[in-house]
Amino acid sequence: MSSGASGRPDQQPDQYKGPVRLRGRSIDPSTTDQRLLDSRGPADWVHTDPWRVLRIQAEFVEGFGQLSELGAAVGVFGSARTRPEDPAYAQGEELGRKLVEAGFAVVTGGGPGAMEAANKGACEAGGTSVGLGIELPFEAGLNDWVDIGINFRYFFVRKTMFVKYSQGFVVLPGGLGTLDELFEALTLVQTRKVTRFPIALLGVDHWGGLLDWMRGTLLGRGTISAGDLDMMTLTDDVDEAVSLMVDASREG
Ligand SMILES: C/C(=C\CNc1ncnc2c1ncn2[C@@H]1O[C@H](COP(=O)(O)O)[C@@H](O)[C@H]1O)CO
Repeated sequence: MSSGASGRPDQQPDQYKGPVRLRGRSIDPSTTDQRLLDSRGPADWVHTDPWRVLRIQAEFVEGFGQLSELGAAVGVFGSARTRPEDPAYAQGEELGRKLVEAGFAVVTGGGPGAMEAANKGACEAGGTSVGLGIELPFEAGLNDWVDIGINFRYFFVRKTMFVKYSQGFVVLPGGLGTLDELFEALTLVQTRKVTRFPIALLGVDHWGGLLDWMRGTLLGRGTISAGDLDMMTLTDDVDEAVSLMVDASREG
């Protein structure tokens, strides 16, 4: 109750809403709980950007909360379309297994194809097999070999998780999604947003032409530096890719 020395007449008791104190005509006759539970108004607000910001925040909170104690991890990218009979699938399994044997958790996009292969290898080797899935217009779901799975609505939140919790990347043959992930990693290193990421391209046949073009056209025209090409190691040898990750994690 307030009746201060300034002579303000008696009025209703002060109202507190968290850190806010309200008096007089500013007092709200309803409580926060009432407004939450009684509201039956239009639901347009769920489609507004401020509300989306909260969903985005929630996705970051879930991701950070789930992955913060993952330990050393390597991200594996590669085609969603790689069939189990494709030699790249067996290579993905071998990679997943050997990364686990080297002490890493394996983080993939959690989808089919090369992602499934790497998760399978990691899981069968008794390691931590992570899938960072993405909501897509068609139902895809996490593959059966993912032990820790998070399905993201937002691509950029998922990408943050890949980059934050992986100490390096191995890139199996892939298409547009794989190229997007590879070039994001390269750009982050080039712009020093992250200081070092070892990046192994597995599959000389698949990736050789891209590197030739980058060397010939991009470096030739001066749109990249020679050092930018040194960020990637091209190999067919799974052991070499794993050693690259191990050496970098010892140095780092
Ligand atoms: C195409 C099909 C399913 C797609 N499901 C995916 N689930 C999770 N992550 C995916 C999916 N598709 C692409 N990705 C990400 O991009 C990379 C592969 O893309 P690409 O275009 O196939 O090279 C991969 O590393 C994922 O992170 C049904 O077959």
